Amino acid sequence: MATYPNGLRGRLVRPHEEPPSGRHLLGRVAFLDHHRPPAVRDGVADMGVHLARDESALVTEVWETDAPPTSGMYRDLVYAHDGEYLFCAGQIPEGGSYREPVREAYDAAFDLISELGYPHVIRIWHFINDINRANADGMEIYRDFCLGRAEAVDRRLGPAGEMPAATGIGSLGGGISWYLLTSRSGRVRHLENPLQVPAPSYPHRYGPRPPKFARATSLSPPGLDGAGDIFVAGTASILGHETVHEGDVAKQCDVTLANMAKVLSRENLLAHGIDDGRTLKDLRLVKVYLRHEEDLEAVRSACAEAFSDTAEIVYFTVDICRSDLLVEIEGIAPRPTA
Ligand SMILES: O=C(O)C1=C[C@@H](O)[C@H](O)C=C1
Ligand SMILES: CC(=O)C(=O)O
Repeated sequence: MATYPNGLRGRLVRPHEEPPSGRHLLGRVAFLDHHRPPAVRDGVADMGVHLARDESALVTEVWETDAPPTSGMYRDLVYAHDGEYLFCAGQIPEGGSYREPVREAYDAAFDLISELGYPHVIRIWHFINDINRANADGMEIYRDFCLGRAEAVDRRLGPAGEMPAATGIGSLGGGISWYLLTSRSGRVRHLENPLQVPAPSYPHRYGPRPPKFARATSLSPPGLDGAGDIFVAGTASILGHETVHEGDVAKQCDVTLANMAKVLSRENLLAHGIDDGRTLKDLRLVKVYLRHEEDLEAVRSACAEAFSDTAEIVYFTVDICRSDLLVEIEGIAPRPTA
């Protein structure tokens, strides 16, 4: 049984399921067969991401907290905050080049975070339509996105500025949809994986500016020394900085799962000064992204064996940030009860 000492909890709600009750809805992200612009809907900060190819993939991710939130619009962003946590979501329209609009979107998010006073960024998700296609200048859209993000992070946090666990994955439309969670007073620690080169240190062969994200981020409420929830970034079959097992989805799953297990391991948490350890069986709110629908059975079978049978797992068939990657997985490991 997991606990949520932080008071922040994410849940996946299927169509026709009872929405969560008894707690406050900080933010809502619906994974749909179309995109829905960020707005306050029924009093909830809300956005729809075009990620579902059919009804079976329709699901809504809700973020619940213990305190009633205040929601609103800030420039083009929708947000809600409850005194300890901030949810913020935005959408960058389809365009010929994303470098500048991504920089502006990150600037707006950093301004909002600063104005409301929630400085500790916990986790960011980006869903990028046509992620592997070339933009109007012939640059792969994912690299174009990374360029704008790196410039914004450099300017706001400095070249060594630490960014949290993230996901940067394809979508089925709607330009770039993104959302993030930040904390006012929680302790946030960004973790790396010894089996992988930190993404910000990737060589230039992957693009003019590297991705800016950590392999995982631990969030502890004030006063808790150990790790609270551990947010694991989108993880794939990359060792060092190279993709391994091109063309072999089963082996890419194995390496992906081994990377996730390593970043959660006691050995790795201790190396980051955290006296704790988690396993794949602790993960919940697992999102699995696969490039080809025909790989679903193989990926499902690997995930069924790796994760707990109580883990909520959703599968999306979308492009992945490197064209030689066939699968990517993310999840959250809540602090286990004693
Ligand atoms: O660019 C990112 O933020 C990112 C890309 C993928 O490596 C994976 O989704 C994790 C993060
Ligand atoms: C998943 C991925 O692309 C990365 O770790 O860089």
